[in-house]
Amino acid sequence: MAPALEAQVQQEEQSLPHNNNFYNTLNDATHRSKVTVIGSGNWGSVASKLIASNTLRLPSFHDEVRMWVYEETLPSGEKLTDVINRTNENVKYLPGIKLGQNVVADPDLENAGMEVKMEGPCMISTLISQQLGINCSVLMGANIANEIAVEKFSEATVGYRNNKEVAERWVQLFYTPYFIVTAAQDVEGVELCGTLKNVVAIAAGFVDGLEMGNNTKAAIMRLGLREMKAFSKLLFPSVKDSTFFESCGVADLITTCLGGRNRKVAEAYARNGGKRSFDELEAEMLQGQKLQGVSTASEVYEVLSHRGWLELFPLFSTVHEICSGLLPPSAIVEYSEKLPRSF
Ligand SMILES: NC(=O)C1=CN([C@@H]2O[C@H](COP(=O)(O)OP(=O)(O)OC[C@H]3O[C@@H](n4cnc5c(N)ncnc54)[C@H](O)[C@@H]3O)[C@@H](O)[C@H]2O)C=CC1
Ligand SMILES: O=C(CO)COP(=O)(O)O
Repeated sequence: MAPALEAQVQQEEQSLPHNNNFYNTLNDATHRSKVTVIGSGNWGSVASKLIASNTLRLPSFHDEVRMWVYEETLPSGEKLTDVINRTNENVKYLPGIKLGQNVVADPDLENAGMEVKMEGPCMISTLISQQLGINCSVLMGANIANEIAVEKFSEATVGYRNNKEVAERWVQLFYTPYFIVTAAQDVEGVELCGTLKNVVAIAAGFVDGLEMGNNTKAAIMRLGLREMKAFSKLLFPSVKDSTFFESCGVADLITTCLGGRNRKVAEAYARNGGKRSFDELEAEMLQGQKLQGVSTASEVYEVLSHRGWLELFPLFSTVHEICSGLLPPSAIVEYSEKLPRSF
């Protein structure tokens, strides 16, 4: 399943030489965690900013935060990495925001592969744990990156598997007075909330494009939340109901359906009657930023088809059928007759 979140953060323990000048001021510690942020788009850049403000003050972390950049050449002919390191700004994906002098952009990290299995989503946290042999938590929440970048108040959820201490370290790393992070012991539930809400946001965008109004949009959000919960619990019975009431659940769903990029591009798709493709609209409207909802809807559809669950999830399946041109955008409000009575 495509990543929806993306606290793409990797942590590695490092033994430091006691005589290393750089760390002399932190001379009582022999082990400090070094933080690398994998990804430097809109959210990856904000995550780096948040973390970098905390590593400077927390003695158990190295000051420096490395941020992996998928390298590209800007219209000026300069490499994005060079510009970030010179200006301390991600001029393409988060212009106007200083990341912190201790953020170092680096293009040389090994790429990771992602996989979808038809019988069920292969969770990114599981892949990372398996491939790197590390304990992986996830961070999701009502987090439009540009709003956090300018330090407007928001909340987020760290989903962790079984080690509360690990979760507390993630909370420490991200927590600021304007970014309140709480931990939930439900890694799959938190991750699936962050992923699936993108599909619902596409549906919300269709509703906006069709000018159906707020009641319809609220209905789509409620029905979407219901499918998010049912899908997550069918795949992972351990998923907790309470997770859907955390920031990663209903709050992320609301903000993404109101102010996210998936909503925005889906609105344009519906306004154009489905005549311009999502790829074309994404390129035109997002200037290099990427949508998750369309590909996630396709991956969810594969799982639903394979498991024989299409009829149980009319919203998810209708979103994919609209995105792939099988149905017109207006089908989003015509599917309700297909709704199952209960989950
Ligand atoms: N932007 C936001 O407000 C939020 C985003 N997220 C999630 O964060 C994740 C990353 O999104 P953003 O940071 O917004 O990215 P973005 O959409 O701003 O930028 C796309 C990123 O993908 C990179 N990229 C493009 N092609 C690539 C390739 N072939 N291989 C590797 N990298 C490539 C680009 O260099 C850029 O860093 C997504 O899953 C998104 O749903 C989560 C919360 C908030
Ligand atoms: O995930 C998000 C907010 O939490 C951002 O959503 P968009 O990718 O639709 O902008």
